[in-house]
Amino acid sequence: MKFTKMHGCGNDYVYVNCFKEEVKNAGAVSRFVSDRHFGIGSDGLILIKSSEVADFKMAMYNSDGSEGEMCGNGIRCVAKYVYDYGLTDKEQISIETKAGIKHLELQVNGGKVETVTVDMGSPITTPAEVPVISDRDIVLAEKITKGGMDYEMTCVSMGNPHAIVFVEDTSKVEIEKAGPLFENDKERFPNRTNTEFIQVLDRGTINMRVWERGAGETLACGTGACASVYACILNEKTDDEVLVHLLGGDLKIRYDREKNHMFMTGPATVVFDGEIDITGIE
Ligand SMILES: N[C@H](CCC[C@H](N)C(=O)O)C(=O)O
Repeated sequence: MKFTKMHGCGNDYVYVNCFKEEVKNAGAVSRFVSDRHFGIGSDGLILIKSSEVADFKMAMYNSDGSEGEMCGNGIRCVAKYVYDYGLTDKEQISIETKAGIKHLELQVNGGKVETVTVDMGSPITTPAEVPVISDRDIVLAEKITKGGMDYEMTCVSMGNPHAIVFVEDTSKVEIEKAGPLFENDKERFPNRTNTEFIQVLDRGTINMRVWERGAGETLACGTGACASVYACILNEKTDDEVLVHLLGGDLKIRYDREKNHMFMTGPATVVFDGEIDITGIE
């Protein structure tokens, strides 16, 4: 199977052009290629496919083989792939995902995509004044205790679930301990959850670390950055445009009140092209 290794702010995936390759058992292939010792090494697998309703279709799988509804860093890299590898010459494209059709603007320099702006759609919430616990889409600043630590949590969905917790200092979070406690709290999150730990630096800047559903700590999470900025806005901690500092780089997030849409701008990088034998796995 031919692939291209790419990353967005260090959130790295194995990308497969399914116009040319066939991947039958994507979950198992994701587990295999993601292994950083026996495979290629990545946070998961992303398939680039044709779509009946958009220019392209993206299917994303976490390193544990579970399928995510959407991937912010991944969709920027899909946009870079389809432009740089000649599948399109359009600088505005649409990509079908399990979280709906997303619209992207490519910033091209010297014939290659450098950064991408994604309309990430509306943060999925229930009426904020009625923090409905049942569907967990959004609960404002709920006090929650995990592993003996008290947290202030807001839940926002970007098509995939996010639990955002506000902390004094992200560098002090024992994420290997705290992350799984949120991820696997099936009573609150029947489909598990991504968890973002947020330190507000000022009204336009936050630090973020993330424990991703199905992947563990990653260096960045695009949907998580959007969900986190929206949680900051709801809790009146930031303005509508926020620079998010992640372990792997920075993302610019903007909330458009008129449209009630989150916009994300960030880089996309090709690392290398390769080929791997998936006989017996696919
Ligand atoms: N782990 C996520 C999918 C990847 C999201 C993240 N890598 C991003 O950039 O948005 C989930 O299961 O919902």
